[in-house]
Amino acid sequence: MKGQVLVVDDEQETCDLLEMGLVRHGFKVTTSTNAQRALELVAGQDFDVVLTDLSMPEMSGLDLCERVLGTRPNMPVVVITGQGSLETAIGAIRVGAYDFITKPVDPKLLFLSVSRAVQHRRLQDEVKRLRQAVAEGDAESQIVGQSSAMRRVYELISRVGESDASVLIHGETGTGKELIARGIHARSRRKDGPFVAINCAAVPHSLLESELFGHARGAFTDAKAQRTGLFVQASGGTLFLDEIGELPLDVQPKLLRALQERKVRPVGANHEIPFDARIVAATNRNLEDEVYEKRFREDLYYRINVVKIDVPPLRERGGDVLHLAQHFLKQFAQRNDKPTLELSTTGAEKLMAYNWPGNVRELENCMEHAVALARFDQITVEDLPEKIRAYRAERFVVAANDPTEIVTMDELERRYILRVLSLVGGNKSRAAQVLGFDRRTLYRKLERYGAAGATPDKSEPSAPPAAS
Ligand SMILES: Nc1ncnc2c1ncn2[C@@H]1O[C@H](COP(=O)(O)OP(=O)(O)OP(=O)(O)O)[C@@H](O)[C@H]1O
Repeated sequence: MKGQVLVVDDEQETCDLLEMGLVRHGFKVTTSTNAQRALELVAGQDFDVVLTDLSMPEMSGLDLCERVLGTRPNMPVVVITGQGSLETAIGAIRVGAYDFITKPVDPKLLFLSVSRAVQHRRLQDEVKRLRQAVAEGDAESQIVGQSSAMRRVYELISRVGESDASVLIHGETGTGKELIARGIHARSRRKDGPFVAINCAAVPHSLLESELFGHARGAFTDAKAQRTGLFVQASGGTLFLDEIGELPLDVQPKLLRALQERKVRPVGANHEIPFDARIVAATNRNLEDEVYEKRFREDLYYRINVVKIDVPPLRERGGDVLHLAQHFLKQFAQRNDKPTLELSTTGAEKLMAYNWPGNVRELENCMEHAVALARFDQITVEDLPEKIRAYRAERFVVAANDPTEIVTMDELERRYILRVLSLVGGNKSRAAQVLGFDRRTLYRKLERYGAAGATPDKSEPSAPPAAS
């Protein structure tokens, strides 16, 4: 089939004639003698071309063309005009018609014009598809991993990419939060704008405000010239606030104000500057706990946490460990202009057994270390750091009282939670942190296991209220 054409003419006879001519050339044709009905058809179906007569009683072909393009900007419209009426032909092109043909309609010209329009449409679609594929490739090709835990993250990246909503990325250190923030930027309409990152924990407290908001000349002793803050620098793009949980309490209201007003006041200035940056923040802390402990403002928390992405720790990503290991081996080989080394089976087993407290960053360092030490064309156990070679999975410790005992996963979890709780002296916040749960999840689990009061912790108030 050559393409789907919608023919619009108030005379049924003309519709039939045009349909016959087009069907003979392999097009699929729908006809309408009513322009309003034609618009409804266009709204519900993706035609390759609309072919319309110019003069119709209830709506002119030009009006129809304009309205079709209003809803379907990529749909080519070919207008059939009266003979010799150059002005109307120009008018048709002006309102965005793809082509015009004059009456009486020459079947050959009709076929040529409609074929070109269909081809144009298909090319447009192909370009769009390729652009999208390139954008997706760029954003995700660097993020390695196919585990279901990571696939959920990719889905969120692509869903939030399209909006301007603030995103909070939560995950342990080294899980790839910055990479994900870059992925969100690359998938957004702001991708051609700047990606500006600041690590809130790394900038000295005294300089943080001036970094974020800028300062006026002479605002403080060293301020010899005025400085544009990162909010304004990130305009048109994305501002990545890494380790937002470390933001000092006195800077938090200023940040909140900036986010609410979409304006910043540089330090020492008496004017405000608008900015247009999308905010993506990251933290390895449990901000709900921080809010509960009054170390993080609740209003700021809700402002930055419109969408939350929880990045799974590496130990929960199964075979991704090996995909990532291969990825880093390839990367280091390329960097050092060497052939890529393979992982030996025993080496791979050791990597899979380790619990990766430093997550992907730790694995990256480990592979760099291994490449530097490798003597053969394989990475063997001997090339891995001592802590990985010596690691014994702790999960056996829980049921170790009786090595022959087999317990359910629920029971194993119950024992493990209680064990962690006792190791941290009954402090539920700390236990939740170690276990990688939020406090409410821990309370829920303890209740489920009938162990809510097992290790009473009088110093702690009850669980924090649900966050939206
Ligand atoms: N899924 C992944 N695929 C490929 N490389 C990754 C992946 N995740 C992380 N990395 C790499 O691991 C390193 C650490 O990642 P990144 O800095 O994004 O982590 P982070 O969570 O922001 O760390 P921190 O909490 O310490 O700020 C980087 O070199 C990054 O390129």
